[in-house]
Amino acid sequence: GSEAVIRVEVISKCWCNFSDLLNLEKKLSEYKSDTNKAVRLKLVRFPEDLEDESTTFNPLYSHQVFGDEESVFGYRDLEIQLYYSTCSLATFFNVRYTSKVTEKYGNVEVDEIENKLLEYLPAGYCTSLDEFVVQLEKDASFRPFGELIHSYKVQDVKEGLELHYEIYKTDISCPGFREYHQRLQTFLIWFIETASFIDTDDDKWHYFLVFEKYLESGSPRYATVGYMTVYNFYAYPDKVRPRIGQMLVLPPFQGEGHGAQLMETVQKFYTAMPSVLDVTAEEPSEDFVKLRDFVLSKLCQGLPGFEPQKLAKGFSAEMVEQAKHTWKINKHHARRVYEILRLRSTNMSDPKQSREYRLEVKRRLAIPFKKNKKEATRLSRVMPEDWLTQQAEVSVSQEHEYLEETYQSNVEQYRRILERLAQL
Ligand SMILES: CC(=O)SCCNC(=O)CCNC(=O)[C@H](O)C(C)(C)COP(=O)(O)OP(=O)(O)OC[C@H]1O[C@@H](n2cnc3c(N)ncnc32)[C@H](O)[C@@H]1OP(=O)(O)O
Repeated sequence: GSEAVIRVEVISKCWCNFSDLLNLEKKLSEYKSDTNKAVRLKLVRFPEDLEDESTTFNPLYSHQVFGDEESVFGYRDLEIQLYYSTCSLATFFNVRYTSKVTEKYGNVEVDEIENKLLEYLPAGYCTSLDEFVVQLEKDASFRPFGELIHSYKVQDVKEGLELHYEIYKTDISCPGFREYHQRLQTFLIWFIETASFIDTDDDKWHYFLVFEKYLESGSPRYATVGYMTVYNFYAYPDKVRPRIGQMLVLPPFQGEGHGAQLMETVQKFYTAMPSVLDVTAEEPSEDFVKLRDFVLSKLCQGLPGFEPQKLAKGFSAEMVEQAKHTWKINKHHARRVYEILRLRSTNMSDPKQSREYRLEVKRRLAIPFKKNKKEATRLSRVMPEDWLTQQAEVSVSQEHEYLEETYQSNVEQYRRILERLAQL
């Protein structure tokens, strides 16, 4: 009898603790915010944009600032407002919430948002909207930095407008640019997974800036669209090898062709410099590679070495030479261009042509395996015989699977590039 009573008491106590825990967890979760949603960015042209939800955009990543979970604890209905004036990028920073945790829950601490953001935000941001609106008016006198190297127009079919864009090349010594760049680079942390800030004291960095030029009460304004940084590496004996460090088109302008314009302009800029060997990139992302494939294929498709009859005969020294000398494109990138352009001139419904194309791409994909095989043969001299047989069996099936999958995904990417080329 008494044992049963004790058991009921224990169970009900546990149940109470369990439901308390559930309640606590629910309460805590209300105070947990996904920082990719809580951070709210804006490029402000007019004071009305401040109230207009449709001009808000959110980060893709926030792990650099808020940790791998991309969340903060301690606030209900959290909004981290980071607004920039569209031209000079004068910044407004404000944290809003309906309530904040005041009690302590074990060792869970309230995240101090301003502290976390402080190392990324340059000094001089506003914390009052009135002050920000005053700063916004100063955009009227903002002018781009450096020299104009390219301009282009884009038709806005929806609005029935023709929009004008300009690309400038500058360096850190240009008055006012250092401070502007400090504001601009804050966007990197939200849109490039592994972004880091560059050392602007190093004068080997070049900066390329894209602006939309528009008229406001009859005078020109320059809205910031995107940018690229390029580091000029020394190459023996008297050459340079520019390497693209960072590229960003601000989200409201993405998918409108600015990335392609910027990349082509930069490639042409360095092509005109006799000391340049080739242009490369640091840790290119998937979207970056897609863009580069398109731009380089566009540039090379007019070269005689890439004519369809020559493409059918295989990757040649002539292609490497022409890509390098005409457009400062290295061998690795020229090879991708060759595969893309050869796909265009291959009849993939013809079994013989399609087989040749597949084998050609797979031969390139198999190069790392050949290197591994050489290494395994070397090891076999010291390892037991069955080890080698086992390795070979596993690696042959893995190799085939890998080659087929990679081949298919390459062809898919190449088709997308060809669709874009067809739209030119
Ligand atoms: C080395 C490094 O820096 S790696 C890091 C690269 N940077 C990033 O990843 C940061 C985040 N992303 C970005 O900044 C941009 O998306 C970039 C730089 C990758 C590309 O810039 P964008 O201006 O968007 O490029 P662009 O507009 O030329 O092309 C993007 C897509 O828009 C499409 N597009 C371009 N113009 C139009 C148009 N008028 N109508 C419809 N679609 C269009 C293109 O076809 C392309 O689509 P696809 O990839 O499916 O073929």
